[in-house]
Amino acid sequence: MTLKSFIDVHPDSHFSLQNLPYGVFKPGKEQKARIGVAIGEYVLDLSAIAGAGLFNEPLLKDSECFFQNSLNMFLALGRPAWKEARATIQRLLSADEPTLRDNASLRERSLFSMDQVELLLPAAIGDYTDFFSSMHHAKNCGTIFRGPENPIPVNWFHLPIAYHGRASSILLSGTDIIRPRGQSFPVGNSPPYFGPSLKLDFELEMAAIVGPGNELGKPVDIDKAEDLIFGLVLMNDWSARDIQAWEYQPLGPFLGKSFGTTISPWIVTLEALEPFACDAPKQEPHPLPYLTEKKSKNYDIALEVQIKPTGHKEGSVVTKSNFKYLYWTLPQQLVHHTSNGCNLRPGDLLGTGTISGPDRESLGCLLELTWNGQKPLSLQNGAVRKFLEDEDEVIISGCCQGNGYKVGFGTCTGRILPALL
Ligand SMILES: O=C(O)/C=C/C(=O)CC(=O)CC(=O)O
Ligand SMILES: [Ca+2]
Ligand SMILES: [Mg+2]
Repeated sequence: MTLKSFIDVHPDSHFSLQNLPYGVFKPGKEQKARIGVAIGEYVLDLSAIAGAGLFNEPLLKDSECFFQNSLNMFLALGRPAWKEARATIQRLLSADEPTLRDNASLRERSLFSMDQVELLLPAAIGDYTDFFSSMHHAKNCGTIFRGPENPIPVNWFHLPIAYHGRASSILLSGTDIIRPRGQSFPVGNSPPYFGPSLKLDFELEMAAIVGPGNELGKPVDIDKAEDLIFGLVLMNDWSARDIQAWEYQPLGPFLGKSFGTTISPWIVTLEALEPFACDAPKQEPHPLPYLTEKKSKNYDIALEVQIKPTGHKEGSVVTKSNFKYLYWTLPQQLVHHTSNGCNLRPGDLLGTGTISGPDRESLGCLLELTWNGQKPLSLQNGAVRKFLEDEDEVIISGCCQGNGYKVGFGTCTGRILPALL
């Protein structure tokens, strides 16, 4: 039987009673930020629910975690507290539970129309790391940047490669991106070019939000890694391919990536994603013991990217991919990150890397879709793109299809503004 809420939730809504993703919002400009859960077209204010004494189970009864302006304190509590919160919220919102349903004053204080609130970043993100976990993306980028002989480096199959990203420029969905300026390849005997990037790209990614974290010097065991992950968001790792290709040899991504990374506002929990778990791709060669999982698991999350040029009423779909294509799993990424003793903290963001699938239609960035600009892409209304142009909006969406309901992420959007003069 489908779980039903007393709040009307359209079957196409990403925010069903089965989902209940967490975010941070302000009901009005002058009001304090608070923690909420999305349900249909509403946001349930958890500070109002906690203030009414309705988190009355042992782990959350006396907690201040829902009176904060970020999710970090709740993230630090770990999975037993997350499960307790989910059970309470799901019960309070269900059709046959009168506590909230029949209390008009509490409904008034705790339920806000989503289109009236201001959404904020859900967590204070101290550190951000971006992995490189799609084999298809690794192969395509390797071929484009380094040639077709050995496109995937030998270490790639033994460890989840990553680079340390820049937490200061993580942006909430809807924030404009200023086209970066930078250096790129010299032409002939001329000095390197410095100016607006001519190869601005999106990268279709998802990212894990870290829960309790680990102590410095204490690597995480592979069997315990899942318990350190709270949930997932959509992510766009904006990338300037010309700046990147010139600067990153031999040390890896720097200014070609650090001008902005956009995430979606709602964190979908691993509990909500569990019904959509599926087998991860077979790993050959077998990973080393510290990376060997009892069962390697991915999630069936359909992902889509649209580009919407200025003046177009609708976006054009440029790719359809799926989280399930990732080679390295979330627990493997987290375990490898801590394997040298590095500590993760609540709210840290671990990007999966660009999620490209096996087909032409499932490539996760324009670098691959247009083969570095050599094969321009046709959009609706006659528009053509090699890379992103000023005023283009990029819209990423992601969703799991249940039986009569959806567990979705909403969208992760950003529009390109012209470079500064
Ligand atoms: O060097 C390459 O082949 C490409 C590297 C990246 O663009 C880094 C990156 O952001 C990884 C990813 O998104 O999968
Ligand atoms: Ca990336
Ligand atoms: Mg970026």
